[in-house]
Amino acid sequence: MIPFQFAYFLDPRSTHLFLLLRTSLSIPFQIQPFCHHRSHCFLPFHDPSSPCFLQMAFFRSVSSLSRIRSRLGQQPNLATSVRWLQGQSSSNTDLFSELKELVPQYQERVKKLKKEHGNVELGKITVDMVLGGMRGMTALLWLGSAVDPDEGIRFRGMSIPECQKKLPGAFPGGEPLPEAVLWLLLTGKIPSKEQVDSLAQELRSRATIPDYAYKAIDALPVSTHPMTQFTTGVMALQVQSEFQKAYEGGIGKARYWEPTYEDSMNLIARLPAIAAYIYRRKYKDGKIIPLDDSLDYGANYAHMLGFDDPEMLEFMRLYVSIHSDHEGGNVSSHTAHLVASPLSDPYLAFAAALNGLAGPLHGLANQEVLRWIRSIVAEFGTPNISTEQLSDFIYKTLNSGQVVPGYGHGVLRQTDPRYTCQREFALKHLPNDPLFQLVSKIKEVVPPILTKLGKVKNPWPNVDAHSGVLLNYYGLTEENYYTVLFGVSRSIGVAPQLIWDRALGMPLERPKSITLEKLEQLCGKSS
Ligand SMILES: CC(=O)SCCNC(=O)CCNC(=O)[C@H](O)C(C)(C)COP(=O)(O)OP(=O)(O)OC[C@H]1O[C@@H](n2cnc3c(N)ncnc32)[C@H](O)[C@@H]1OP(=O)(O)O
Ligand SMILES: O=C([O-])CC(=O)C(=O)O
Repeated sequence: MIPFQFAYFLDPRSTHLFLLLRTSLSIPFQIQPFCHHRSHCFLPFHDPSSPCFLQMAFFRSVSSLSRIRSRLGQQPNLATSVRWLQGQSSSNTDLFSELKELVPQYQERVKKLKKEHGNVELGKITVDMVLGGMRGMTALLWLGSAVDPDEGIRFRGMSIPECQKKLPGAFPGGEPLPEAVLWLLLTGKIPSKEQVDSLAQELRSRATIPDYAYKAIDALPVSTHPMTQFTTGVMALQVQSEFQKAYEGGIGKARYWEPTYEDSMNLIARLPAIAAYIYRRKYKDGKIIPLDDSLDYGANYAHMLGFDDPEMLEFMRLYVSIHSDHEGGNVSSHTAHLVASPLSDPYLAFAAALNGLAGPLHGLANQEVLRWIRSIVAEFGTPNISTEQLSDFIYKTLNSGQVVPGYGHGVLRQTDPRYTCQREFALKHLPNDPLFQLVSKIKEVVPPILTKLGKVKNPWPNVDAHSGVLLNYYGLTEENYYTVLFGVSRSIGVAPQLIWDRALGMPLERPKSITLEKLEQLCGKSS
């Protein structure tokens, strides 16, 4: 299909629909005659160059006037219509086809940047950065998302509330579907419900687990931490890597991204079943609950774990969506990108990412939060405690040399919007839950105490401060499992970047290090 963008103009008085087309971003939209009815189309619409083909594509992408109206309000005007449809610029319901059209455009942009602006400076590197975990050092290209210190995450420029408003949910007004987030992160475009449904179907069709992956997990003692079991399962899935096969078969560089896409989609599709098996094996009867063909990705994961309460299904959609991506520098995402850079396939890269996520200062913090909250309840015999009691407990934690889990961040300097949207979910569905109320109280008491320490750069809660009480409320009480949920979600952010890494020909990552002697010598010279 030739690349093109459409927009439409719905005349509110006559209710006539005009189709506008353009084949390049640099030319204005052209008004085309639009066939309202398929029977009015006399031109062959199988010919990609015929206007009728484009009209039919348009017809498929915006399935009904009522849908357009419900998206844009009763009286949409040209500007809002064009803006909306710019994000809807293709009728591809197949993600691979969509990506194939985008790859040359992105390759061109990167080539141009390198050629014309390769020497532009992005900042300076200080001793603090080298000794301080590279905070604030811009050194990675990451397409899917960016974290603003005050506003938090934006997925392809969209904040969480914007995603909640604009991305398709399982029902009108529902939380964004993880499939929609995946489509957005990979393509930069807001998918239609049809595109999301098609992707959900694609993921379900890829979700077959080879028996040896279960056996590899079974080889570990049941007592093994769920994250170790999870990494083992992912490594077992690697046996089927399409990238590895293609590389051994001599595939050329220009096509690396294609088997990377296959591996990434297979990986994303298969993770929930592997993850659910670990849960059922460790905490339940060990019986596998099969995938339900009528459910979307997030809901299916909950279902395979053994939870079918519609509210829990909806929470899982939100959970997976908001945990998917957090720009490129966080430990798990950066690890995946680094490990993939010598052309290790997505399974190898993602298993490494999970090992980083399993650290208590990163993803494991959600486990630590619920454990810490439970220890508060155990200490006082009730979650209903006074501010003074809570304050004493926080000081006890700090004085024993531990961090307050769920608070602080490497980039954020305000409350994490992922915390806020989980709080809003809880306020709607479980306002009277005693642990939720304790979490709310902790948010009042912890920040002033951390601020008083004088060294904590961000005293506010992060995503992990909230997720546990919601999961616990819906019956997923085994906190040691929580990071597995995070891991499944993170695949949706990491995998798109791995595909783009290969499509854009990103090189092997190899920064320069410095010895202590050399650092001292350089500092001596500059002072
Ligand atoms: C999904 C995620 O990964 S979100 C983060 C999840 N992790 C947690 O919630 C664990 C608790 N938080 C922390 O340990 C930290 O805030 C981190 C790891 C998230 C960020 O670390 P940094 O960027 O180094 O934070 P920062 O620059 O503010 O640290 C300065 C000092 O404050 C301390 N500090 C930071 N946060 C906390 C906290 N929540 N409780 C106690 N002390 C803290 C640090 O340990 C450090 O102390 P030190 O100088 O004695 O070593
Ligand atoms: O951004 C970070 O460093 C950690 C984090 O919140 C995430 O990975 O979700």
